[in-house]
Amino acid sequence: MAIQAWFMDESSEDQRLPHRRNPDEPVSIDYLAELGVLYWKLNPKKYEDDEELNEIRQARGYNYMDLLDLCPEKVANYEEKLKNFYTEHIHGDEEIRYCLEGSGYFDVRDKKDRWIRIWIKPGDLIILPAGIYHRFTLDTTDYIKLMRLFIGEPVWTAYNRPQEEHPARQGYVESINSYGVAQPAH
Ligand SMILES: CSCCC(=O)C(=O)O
Ligand SMILES: [Fe+2]
Repeated sequence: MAIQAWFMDESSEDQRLPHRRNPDEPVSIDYLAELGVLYWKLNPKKYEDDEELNEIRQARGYNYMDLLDLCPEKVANYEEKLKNFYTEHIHGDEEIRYCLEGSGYFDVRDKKDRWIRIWIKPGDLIILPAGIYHRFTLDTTDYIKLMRLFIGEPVWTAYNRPQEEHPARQGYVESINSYGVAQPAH
């Protein structure tokens, strides 16, 4: 099963609900790629010794790795963290997350500032580019275990919107606007 993503509805109901539009408006992996969002499907049972994962880490320089078990017992300031995750923000670097157990939603803004909801399940590895506006929420199953990857010493600092002057934001906007120009359609 490929990754599932869709344009969100406008309702302000519970953030853990799917928020699909009616009728559903799915978003393809190619559309996500145009926003700089990359995706791999791996075998989550093999994460401790996975050649494919090692190749991605090697190729992209992800020498840092840790695991985040998102449940109240294991995370300090759990409620506050969840609230911050769901506040629209950017980072100065890529955000790389690999889902090992459970599930959740990464929401990203498209070029027209619409929310796209990406449903992350075990085996899904996604990379959000530096400077993309995004947020995260658990879904109704209320649990996720994630691997976090990074190049060098991790910096998790979130810069809440608006951040139009932030260099990462400016670099990102430039990169998505030049995409169609640099790579002719085929
Ligand atoms: C739970 S990981 C995803 C949340 C997020 O956007 C972040 O950590 O910056
Ligand atoms: Fe983030």
